Amino acid sequence: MPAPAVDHVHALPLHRVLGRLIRGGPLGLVEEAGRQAQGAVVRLGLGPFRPLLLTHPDHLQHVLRDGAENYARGAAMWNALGRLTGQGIAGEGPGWRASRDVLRGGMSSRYLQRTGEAIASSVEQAVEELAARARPEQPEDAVTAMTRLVHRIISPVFFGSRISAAQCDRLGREVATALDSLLWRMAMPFVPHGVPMPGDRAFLRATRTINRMLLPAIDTARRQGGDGADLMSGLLRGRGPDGRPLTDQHIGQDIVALFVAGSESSALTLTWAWVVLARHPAVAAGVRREADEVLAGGPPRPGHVRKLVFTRQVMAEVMRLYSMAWAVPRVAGQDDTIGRVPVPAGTTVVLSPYLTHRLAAFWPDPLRFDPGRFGKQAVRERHPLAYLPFGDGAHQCVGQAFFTMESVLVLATVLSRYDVHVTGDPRPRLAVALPPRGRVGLVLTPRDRSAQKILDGDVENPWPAPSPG
Ligand code: HEM
Repeated sequence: MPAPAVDHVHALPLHRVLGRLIRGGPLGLVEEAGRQAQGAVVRLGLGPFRPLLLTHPDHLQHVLRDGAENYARGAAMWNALGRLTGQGIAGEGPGWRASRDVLRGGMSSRYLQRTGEAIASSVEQAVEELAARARPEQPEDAVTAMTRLVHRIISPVFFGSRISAAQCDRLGREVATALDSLLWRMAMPFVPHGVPMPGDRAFLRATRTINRMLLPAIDTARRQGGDGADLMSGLLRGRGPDGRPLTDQHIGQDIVALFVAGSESSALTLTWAWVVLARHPAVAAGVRREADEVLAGGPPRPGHVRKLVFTRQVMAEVMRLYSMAWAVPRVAGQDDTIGRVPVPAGTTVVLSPYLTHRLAAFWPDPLRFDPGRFGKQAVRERHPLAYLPFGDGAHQCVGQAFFTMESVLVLATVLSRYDVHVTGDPRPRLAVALPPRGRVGLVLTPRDRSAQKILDGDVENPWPAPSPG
């Protein structure tokens, strides 16, 4: 679809923003803005803050690829986050470049080939721990269960054996607390840092605990020679823009940034995968069939990922509909034009993969779950920026290959061994990512090979037809 010919921006003034907020909540507001604009540029009237919402793939291509040098991070929201994640991988400029070089290499396909066996073995252990907890008499909260599972798998990748599983859980909790306590500052970025705000104390407490846990681990890694394959060792070998080693503070904040970027998004995406499979038993049956063929009753292996073609398509479709990156902000450095809309220097543009993934012109019947959309031919024929759950351009996710391996092996391992029961009525809720509204329960029982049962649930369809207008 060509970019819509917009001579003027599609405005969503404050009174309509509020009306939609009341009717559909924050996510309803975002969804309706996207539905009405269908790819046109939308100016959101949020009081003094009037960002442009971009969803059309041509516009995303302009911001993330063709004109990327004009669109840095640095949106006010990032300044608040910078108190937690620093100016390394979560920032811009030379500090970001130094971290990015290390982390991209540290999570590259070559690295995954070398460490794939260890990752697959972590997946198997994490799945068995999950099954031991998610029992019929006491369904596990799916988000908690998937968070724990993700921590088991990322902990050796981030820290080697320097941080125990329990410490990794604690670290994850403290990072989540620190992040939550920044929400006020992210929502009101114009308030100076010196002015006290709700959440400040919780933030300080959490960051102190995080430092108490991470700094000794960094010290241990340094004394061990810093030559491990884990990311913390990789960062110890990194060099800053001045050619000197990265400081402990830089490394610690990068690790926190990795948690922020990689832990919750992975856990929530896996949670939605179980919900979706419970709603689509035929798809679940297809994943199990493939797992039986490829794993053949054995443990997961890294080489299986390439062969689990349908499972990868299912995960891709889960990430289309439940794209954790619902808002990716950038700031225009100089005056520009997007479509035919003038973008003065200093304007915040908010890209929304979540909404781009719902544009009917690129995704016919967009709310229908259909892994077939990710067949080779269909992918080739689609606009390259119509699908970007991991972002695109200079800041594209460094954890993409890792998450693909992790998620595909988790689905295949669970379904080859267990029947899964999902309870709850989950619809996504707008937060930093998209957690389910309300509790989702998860029960795993050893697979009943005599029955047809695979995955069942008492979830309701969370995607009612969009309300007109
Ligand atoms: C479902 C899982 C994940 C999703 C949906 C996701 C999504 C994203 C997106 C959209 C971006 C781009 C942000 C931007 O352009 O500003 C990003 C960046 C990033 N992601 Fe992920 N991510 C996931 C998993 C992971 C994992 C597992 C890790 C690490 C182990 C990770 C580490 C990062 C880092 C470090 C960046 C920043 C890269 C940079 O700025 O250069 N992510 N991710």
